[in-house]
Amino acid sequence: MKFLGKQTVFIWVSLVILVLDSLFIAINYWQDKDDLQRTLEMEGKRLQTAFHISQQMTLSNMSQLATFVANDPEVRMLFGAAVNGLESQGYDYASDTIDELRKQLYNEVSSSWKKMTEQYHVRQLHFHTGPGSTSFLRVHKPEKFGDNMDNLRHIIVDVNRDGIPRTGLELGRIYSGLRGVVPVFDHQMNQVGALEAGTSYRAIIQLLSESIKASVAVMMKEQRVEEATWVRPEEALKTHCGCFIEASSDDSLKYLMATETPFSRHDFQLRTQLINTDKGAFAVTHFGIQDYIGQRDQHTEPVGRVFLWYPADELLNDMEADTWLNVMIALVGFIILEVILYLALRFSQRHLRREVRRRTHEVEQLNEQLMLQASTDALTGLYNRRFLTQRFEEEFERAKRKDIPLSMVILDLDHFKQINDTYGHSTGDQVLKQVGSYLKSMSRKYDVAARYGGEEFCVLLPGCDQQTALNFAERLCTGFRKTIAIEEGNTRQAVTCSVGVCEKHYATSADQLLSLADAALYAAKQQGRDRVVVYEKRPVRKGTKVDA
Ligand SMILES: Nc1nc2c(ncn2[C@@H]2O[C@H](COP(=O)(O)OP(=O)(O)OP(=O)(O)O)[C@@H](O)[C@H]2O)c(=O)[nH]1
Repeated sequence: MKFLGKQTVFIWVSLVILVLDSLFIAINYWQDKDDLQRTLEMEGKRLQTAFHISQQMTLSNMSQLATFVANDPEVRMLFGAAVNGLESQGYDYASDTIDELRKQLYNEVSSSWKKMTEQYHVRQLHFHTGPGSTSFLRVHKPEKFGDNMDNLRHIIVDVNRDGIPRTGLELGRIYSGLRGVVPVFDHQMNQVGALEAGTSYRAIIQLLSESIKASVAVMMKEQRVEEATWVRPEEALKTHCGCFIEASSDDSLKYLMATETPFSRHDFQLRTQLINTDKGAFAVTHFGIQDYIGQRDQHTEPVGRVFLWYPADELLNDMEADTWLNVMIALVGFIILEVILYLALRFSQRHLRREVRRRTHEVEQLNEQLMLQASTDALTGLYNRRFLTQRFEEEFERAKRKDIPLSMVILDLDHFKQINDTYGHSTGDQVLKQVGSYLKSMSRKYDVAARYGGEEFCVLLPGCDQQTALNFAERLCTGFRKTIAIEEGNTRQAVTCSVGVCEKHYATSADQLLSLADAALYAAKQQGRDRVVVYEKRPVRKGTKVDA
């Protein structure tokens, strides 16, 4: 507890530093996380744009290839003849004449078709007659024709209606197609039908992936797929997002699909998230895609969704390294601040202790001075009456207890009033000062020389019996007249004193001893002054015992 008490400041300040340090780490961590998420989102936007551009270019290619074939004069002539024949024969797609024209048309385009599949990944080249959409020639599957596709090929229906070329994504009976559709005109520039060049996501997914530099997967809504396709896609392609996998550039999609992705089946907004899988972390961007009919009729519900992803372990490692760096900085900062704090506290404590010692010493000195002032007579520098009374009582009790001698010598200046009157009060003061110095010089270390009042002085002599005290008093009295004097020019007037002496065994109290010494002094005055009288039942003149 004592240790805690002393170190309280250190502990509290350390705690504050620790809290601030932790805040520093937490804020930096959240900021790094925020920065990472922002970077991912920007990258996600870039990927989405790249995907749309690539898809648009594919559609544009399909449209150009369809235009190229549809503008071939031989194609226009053969298809025109076929359509006119159909009109005149009552739309018998299987008649010999029509079959012959179909074969010729096939032969005309088959060389271009080969090139288209190899170089441009075209999967469908399909002539349709209008109104609406009836298959005339599937170059990719020439044996199948004559079926009505009004409910499926909306682009064809629209192009056959107004003759304006169109592109778009459409769900097909086998797979979804990215189609470019153009009108076909005969030599009289009458529109006789429409030509569709199309590809699938499966055919171009690798190219897409390479061009946008990320893995790609396109998924179509389960319900729309079921409505459109002849053959339901295998169950394995079904995902918990409520979609079938239309095409995927990468195997790692299965790891993504195995996790609880944060993209709900109803969310088609552009979102980018970090997802941890068994094969590491991936940055995944997700958004909805719309088909031709959805775009045309402005449906809110997309037809499917696109996933774009790339490995993000490196990004996470960088962030982790940043976090550790911040932890290290905070730790080093904490240690440095702790050392500074410790040294500062030590220094200030030492300074404080020194200051306390200095102040205590000053106070002690002041107390000593005050004690001295309280016990000293200001004029003579001797002890004052209060101090004498206190010490006298203590010494008397001690002497009585230990049965050791104690004597009191009381001394009064002779005719001091006359000195004052003759030489002035300040000369009187000078005389009193001389007496003070004289008594100090005559006293032993343990004697108590005091000014009792006015021109009256006492010397308490512990351990002195009557004879010793008498000898001392006589030495004092004789020396007094030689030492204390008023000097004016060549004249010197000696000052004398009368002395009373009494030893302790005549008294029962300090007060009484003082009274008896005073009685002896009185006797000395009575007997003519400048002498010593010792109390012995009766005060006597120097060496002579008299009654008090
Ligand atoms: N200068 C000075 N005079 C003092 C002081 N204290 C007392 N006195 C004077 O000391 C004088 C004492 O006079 P008295 O009591 O008549 O005694 P005395 O004249 O010495 O006569 P005896 O004692 O009978 O020899 C008075 O005039 C006081 O005013 C002091 O501190 N300074």
